[in-house]
Amino acid sequence: MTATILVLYYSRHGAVAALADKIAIGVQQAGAEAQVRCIPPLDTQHASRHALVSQAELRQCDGLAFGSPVRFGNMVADAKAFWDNTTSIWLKGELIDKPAGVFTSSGSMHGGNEATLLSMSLPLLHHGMLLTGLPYSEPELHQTKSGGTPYGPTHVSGHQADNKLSVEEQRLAIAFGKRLATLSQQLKQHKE
Ligand SMILES: Cc1cc2nc3c(=O)[nH]c(=O)nc-3n(C[C@H](O)[C@H](O)[C@H](O)COP(=O)(O)O)c2cc1C
Repeated sequence: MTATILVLYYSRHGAVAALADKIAIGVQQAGAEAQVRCIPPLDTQHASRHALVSQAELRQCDGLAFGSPVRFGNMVADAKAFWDNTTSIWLKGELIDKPAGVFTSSGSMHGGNEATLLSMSLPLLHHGMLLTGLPYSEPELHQTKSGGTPYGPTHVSGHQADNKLSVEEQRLAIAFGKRLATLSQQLKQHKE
C-alpha cells in the first residue's frame, strides 16, 4: 500500500510553507502520498494555508516531515505546544519506528537554523521515531551558499524575509521528501 507522509508545519510569513511545498513534491516523486497540514496556531487570528492537522492524521501517518521557523534559536511556541499535547499518542507508542525529519527557515545565515533543527528533533526521538536528514551524496549540500544542512532542509529568508528559495534549497527539500517517502514505503511494505 502507498505510504502517507504527513508534511506538518507552522509558517507565519510563508518561508517554511515554501519548503513544505517542495518536500511534498519529493514525496510524490517517490510514489507516496503527501498530506500537507498546518500546526494549529496559538494566535487564532492567524490564517493557515493548509488544513489544520488532526491527532488522527498524526497517529495514522507512515512518515513525518516537521517544519517550524526559527524563533530565537528554537522552534516556534505553537509547535512546542502541539507536541506537548501528544501525550496520549506517546503513551500508546503510536509513532514508534516511523521515519521522520525536520526542516526550518531562519532570517539570517547563522541565526540558529541548525540548533533549531536539533531541538525540533527531540520530541520526535521521545516518540521513538527514526530520524533522517540529508546525506552528502546530495551535491547541493556542498554547493549551497544559503540553506540546506545534513540535519534537514533549511532556507535563509533574509533581513526583510523576502528571499525566495534558492535552487539548492529547493533541490535539497525535494531530495529530503523523496528520501523520507522511500524509507517510509520500504518500512511499511516490510511490516505488511
Ligand atoms: C519572534 C521572532 C524570532 C526570530 N528569531 C530568529 C532567530 O533567532 N534567528 C533568525 O535567523 N531568524 C529569526 N527570526 C526570523 C524568522 O525565523 C524568519 O523570518 C523565518 O524565515 C520565518 O519563517 P516563516 O516565513 O515561515 O514564518 C525570528 C522571527 C521572529 C518573528
